[in-house]
Amino acid sequence: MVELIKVAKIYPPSVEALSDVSLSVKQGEMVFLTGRSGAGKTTLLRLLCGLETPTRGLVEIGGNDLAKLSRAAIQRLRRSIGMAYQDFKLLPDKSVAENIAISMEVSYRSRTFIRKRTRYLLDRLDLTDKLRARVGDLSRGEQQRVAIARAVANKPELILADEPTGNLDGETTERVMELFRQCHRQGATLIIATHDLSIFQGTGHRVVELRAGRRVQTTDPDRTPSLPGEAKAEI
Ligand SMILES: Nc1ncnc2c1ncn2[C@@H]1O[C@H](COP(=O)(O)OP(=O)(O)OP(=O)(O)O)[C@@H](O)[C@H]1O
Repeated sequence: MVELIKVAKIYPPSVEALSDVSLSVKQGEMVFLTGRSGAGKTTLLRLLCGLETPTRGLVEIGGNDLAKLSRAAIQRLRRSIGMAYQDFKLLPDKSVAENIAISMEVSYRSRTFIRKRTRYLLDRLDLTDKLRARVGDLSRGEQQRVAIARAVANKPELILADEPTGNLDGETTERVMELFRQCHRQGATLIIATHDLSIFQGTGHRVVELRAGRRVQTTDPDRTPSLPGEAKAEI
């Protein structure tokens, strides 16, 4: 489903956000991408959905080399990818329902499907009473859940989530993870960038760690990777 081969990304003038990163993710796999702040997680996700182009190397999604696709083909491909951005990228003046409907409307889903799916997702994410609320009036944690609902609404084959639980308490984090697990059971491929060890420890899923733009290890999922906060405080 996803193939990166020796990918580098240099932002001008000379920030090497990713260096020689190779990664292969099979269809139906759920992978956690971890690493300290600035390690390159967001950059990697942005490369996968065609929002950035690599400086070197190959990025393939579903067998398509993104560098060879036209702009229109990239747009079409993006419809099969659900992306939950770290900064949400919601439309603040639109309602929760309107924001979630967007990904389904571009795929010409029926009104009935859109209404049912929106209500279902809001129920799963404990946001039922916010259906008609203006997104700009919601808390950060509520906006984060709307962004997640929008990302999964159209049942995409590939779900990319950037720090999806960064603003959430434990119980709400568990709701979000249960929704992701459901998408996974239904066949979606998921890549979740996170600092939150608790959402992948003991899950049995693969954990890929980036450090300063380089892939440093693929852990046994039950081993704790060396992560932010790993340095022991000196007393
Ligand atoms: N548009 C940009 N222009 C210049 N430098 C950038 C740009 N985007 C990211 N960077 C730099 O690239 C590096 C990797 O950033 P990235 O956002 O991918 O890291 P991250 O692992 O997602 O971090 P965080 O956990 O803090 O979100 C950082 O040094 C960052 O400052």
